[in-house]
Amino acid sequence: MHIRHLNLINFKNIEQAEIAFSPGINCLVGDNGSGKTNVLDALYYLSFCKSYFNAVDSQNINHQQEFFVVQGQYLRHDEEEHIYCGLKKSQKKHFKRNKKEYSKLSEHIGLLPLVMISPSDEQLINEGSEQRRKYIDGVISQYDKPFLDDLMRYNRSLMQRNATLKQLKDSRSGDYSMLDLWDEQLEQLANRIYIRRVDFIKELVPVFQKYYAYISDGKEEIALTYKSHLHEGDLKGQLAAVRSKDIVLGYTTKGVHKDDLELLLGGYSIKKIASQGQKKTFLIALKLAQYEFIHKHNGIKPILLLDDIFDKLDDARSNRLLQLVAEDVFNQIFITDTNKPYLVDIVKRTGKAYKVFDVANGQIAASS
Ligand SMILES: Nc1ncnc2c1ncn2[C@@H]1O[C@H](COP(=O)(O)OP(=O)(O)OP(=O)(O)O)[C@@H](O)[C@H]1O
Repeated sequence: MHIRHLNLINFKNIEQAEIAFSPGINCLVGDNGSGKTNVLDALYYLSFCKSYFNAVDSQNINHQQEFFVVQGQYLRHDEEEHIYCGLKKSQKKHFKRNKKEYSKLSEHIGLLPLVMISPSDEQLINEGSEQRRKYIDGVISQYDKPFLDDLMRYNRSLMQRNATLKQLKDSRSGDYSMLDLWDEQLEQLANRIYIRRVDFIKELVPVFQKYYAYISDGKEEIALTYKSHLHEGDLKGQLAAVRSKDIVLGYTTKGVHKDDLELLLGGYSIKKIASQGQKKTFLIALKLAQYEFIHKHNGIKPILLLDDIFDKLDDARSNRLLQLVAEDVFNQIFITDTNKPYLVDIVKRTGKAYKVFDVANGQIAASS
């Protein structure tokens, strides 16, 4: 699967663009703030119906304009797919596959698998556990639709349990039997969510370790471990044990909404001790493992977006990463960089088909 054409109108700083891509490697080169990442984000939009960076859709409309349109022409299983996304200020987003509007955007997720590697991924390491849960859940829900339903139902039950806890806390009255009901529901849903997260991490970790060892030349010992209250046994028993405490606090202290990933380098927290290049290596290895995982479960090689990938990596790591990119594991790739001669030289060495695009002030032109 690959994208052949991208058409943009008023998407962030790109007022108008029509781009014909290579099925191999596409290099986007230009100065800081020129719009390279915005092109990657438009591709992300077409796969996930939203921006990778900005949760508020309307903020992706060019500041001087009232609407944006992003359209892509794909080749998927030898069939043309036309994907349209249009948004007018203060109106509903329109998302169409071959001119037919989706009734639910979630139906589109997984059709055009894509993996983005971006400097902003550092939040997976530096920020709280919610980021890491969102990451795991985002990957699983790309191939497992019932998982997303379970997750939404779990979150609704959790909100209801928390509301009951607050009532009991504030008024010392309230219905304890309602807590029994929420505990029952949470237990069932948590078990299903937990099993899928366990399976995902079990499959992801060895591939992640393989990529990390390869890029870092096996010099560093790295670990990624799933942490969950459910390792300690059934949730219902745990919820019963912390019920009085939860009433005092007014929220639920046990459950899969507290799950996390522990990330260690040489036995110490990556967040605290890893260098920028080591953090970057970690995130690249994680995303490449995600790529393999999605390929295996979806049957389609995702589009790979590499934003500023070589920044902060030393020459040895950059070269090994390049060798990976040159392998047939990956299909269509997009790479951004500010240094055109450097990137073109690197990409030429892969021996793959490629195209170079110059990006300047939101204008995109194929390089001669
Ligand atoms: N809604 C918007 N309307 C107009 N311009 C926008 C909008 N959102 C973002 N921009 C502009 O897009 C530019 C950022 O583009 P982008 O992130 O693609 O840069 P880049 O070429 O990847 O740069 P770098 O090399 O620094 O990563 C900024 O100048 C920003 O002001």
